[in-house]
Order: sequence, then C-alpha cells, then structure tokens
Amino acid sequence: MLKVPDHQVAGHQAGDGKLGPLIDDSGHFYKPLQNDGRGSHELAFYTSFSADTRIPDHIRKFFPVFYGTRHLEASDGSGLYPHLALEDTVSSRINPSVLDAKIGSRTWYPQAAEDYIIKCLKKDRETTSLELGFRISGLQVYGNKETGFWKPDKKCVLNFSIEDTRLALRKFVSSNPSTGSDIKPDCSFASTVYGGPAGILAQLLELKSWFEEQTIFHFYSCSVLMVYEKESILQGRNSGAEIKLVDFAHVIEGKGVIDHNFLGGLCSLIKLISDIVTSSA
Ligand SMILES: O=P(O)(O)O[C@@H]1[C@@H](OP(=O)(O)O)[C@H](OP(=O)(O)O)[C@H](O)[C@H](OP(=O)(O)O)[C@H]1OP(=O)(O)O
Ligand SMILES: Nc1ncnc2c1ncn2[C@@H]1O[C@H](COP(=O)(O)OP(=O)(O)O)[C@@H](O)[C@H]1O
Repeated sequence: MLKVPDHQVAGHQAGDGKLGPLIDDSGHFYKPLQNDGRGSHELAFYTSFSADTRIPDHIRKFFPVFYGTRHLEASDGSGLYPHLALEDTVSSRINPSVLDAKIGSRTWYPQAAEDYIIKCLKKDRETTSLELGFRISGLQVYGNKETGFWKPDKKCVLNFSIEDTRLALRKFVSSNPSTGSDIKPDCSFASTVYGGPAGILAQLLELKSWFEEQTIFHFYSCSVLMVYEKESILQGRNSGAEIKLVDFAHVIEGKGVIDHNFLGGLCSLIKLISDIVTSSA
C-alpha cells in the first residue's frame, strides 16, 4: 500500500495534488523522476554508482540502496509514472528525528543553465550556504508524547542564520527542542547521537576521508540526511544514529579533481557538530 511519507523534512512533497515521493510498508522510498532532465540524471547516477566497483562498502553504506525504477500511480493523480525505488532510511523508526543538510557553499554546477545558476546563487547567498558551506533544508526533532515534533516550516528554516543553524544542531540532540529562546537546549543526547564510535560525527569523519580522495563524482546540491530514534535511547538501546546522502539530481563527473565544494561544506558541518560534542561532554 503506497502512502505519502510522514517524516519527509525537505524537497518536493506529495499531497495537495502535487507530484512527490511515496513509501510502502516494506521499506521503500519511491522518488518520482523529476522534470527538466533531473530525474533521468539522478537515475543515471544511481545506475552508475550501483555498478561502480571503485566505491568501497564502508562508503556505499552512506547511500540509500537502489532497487531500480518502478512505474507507480503518481501522487498527483496523473497515472502511472516512473519512480526511483530506494531504501527508506526513515520510516521503519518510531518518531524519528531527521535533519537534512544541503552540502556545499555552491549548489550549482558550472555547466548549468544561466537562469538556474542565478536562482541557486540567490538562495546560496540568502541562506548560510555561502558563508557556512552548507544549509539546513529541513528538520524535525521528536520531543515527547505531549509536544510531538519540533518541525519549523520551510520558510523559517531557509531564513536560518549561522547562529540559528548552530542552535538547530543543538536542538536536534536535545530533550527540549521546542522550548522558546529563554531556555537553552539541553543537548542531552549529544554524546550518544553525535558522539561515540558509531555516532554521527564518526560517520561524517569516515565519509570525509573518502571525499579527501575520491575524484569520481562532484556532488552539487546533495544532502546529508541525519536520523536517530530518541525512544531507543530512553529505553537503553542504541540511538540508531545514521547518516545517508540523498538527492543526486545534480551530480557531475569529477574528472580526476577533488570535490572541494562538498568537502569544504562537510568539514564545516563536522566542526559545528564536534563543537557541540566537546561542549556537552
Ligand atoms: O522549488 P523550490 O524553490 O522549493 O526549490 C527546491 C529546493 O527547495 P528549497 O527552497 O531550497 O528548500 C530543493 O531543496 P531541498 O531539497 O528542499 O533542500 C531543491 O534544491 C530543488 O531542486 P532539485 O530538485 O534538487 O533540482 C528545488 O526545486 P526547483 O526549484 O529546482 O524545482
Ligand atoms: N531514501 C530516503 N529515505 C527516507 N527519506 C528520504 C530518502 N530520500 C529522501 N528522503 C526525504 O525526502 C527529502 C527530499 O529528498 P530529495 O531527494 O532531496 O528530494 P528533492 O529532489 O525533491 O529535493 C529529504 O529531506 C528526506 O526527508
């Protein structure tokens, strides 16, 4: 049974007759092929990446598993439509906390059309992308049964300053995410979610070590998705903290050159997160 994802935090969304992703109850995330060649470009990326023997397994785990394409009833009611069938990294979790960070101070690639570059440049300037090397595109943080999720709307997130971004990264691992500006986020899950040998920081560092070497792809406008389950921590289990890269509609060939745009943004995200781990130790 297909349905609209409950825990999508950014990007094009289904609902209100719009074309957007769907999920099923067997762990698949179906992303409709986007127009303007973006969908076919993303499909080409997944196809080549899946077959590329140069990608080590310890890096492949940071990408959703690709199960090919499926023709499914589109969410906008337009009938059968091709979708990328991907591993759903979120829906199997109870009340998942999710954060989408779009990496790179530049979200446009050099060969793009001029009007697209102008649009991206404007967004990069107006958000933290240019200054910080990444921007938060969306997030939801689970509080408790009474408060539910703290999920600021898209406009609010796109207006985040550098300070708002630091604060959101703190709230992401706090038990009191939705409290006002007078109460500090407690960062009580920082050491279990961000820190530790299997935490988000360790995973980001592992990914970074690959980006310091890989020259196969340049990942423009791609996001790091961070996910964990608060409930698991409270019950004394592993937080299930996991990072995945998503959105490959603007990946281009690396042609032997380091992806310094992605690498720089990743280093910046790592620095902010490691500051939180250090200060809450
Ligand atoms: O349509 P918009 O203005 O919401 O922009 C989309 C972006 O939303 P944003 O406003 O930055 O949160 C959206 O960003 P997120 O995925 O939400 O980070 C994408 O950049 C999307 O482009 P594409 O599908 O990656 O080619 C963008 O879509 P296009 O405008 O390129 O179709
Ligand atoms: N494989 C996935 N599993 C679970 N959620 C996903 C997955 N891929 C994307 N998402 C969700 O969808 C959002 C948008 O994905 P993205 O690929 O960036 O779409 P768009 O191209 O429309 O921007 C992400 O922020 C995340 O919430």
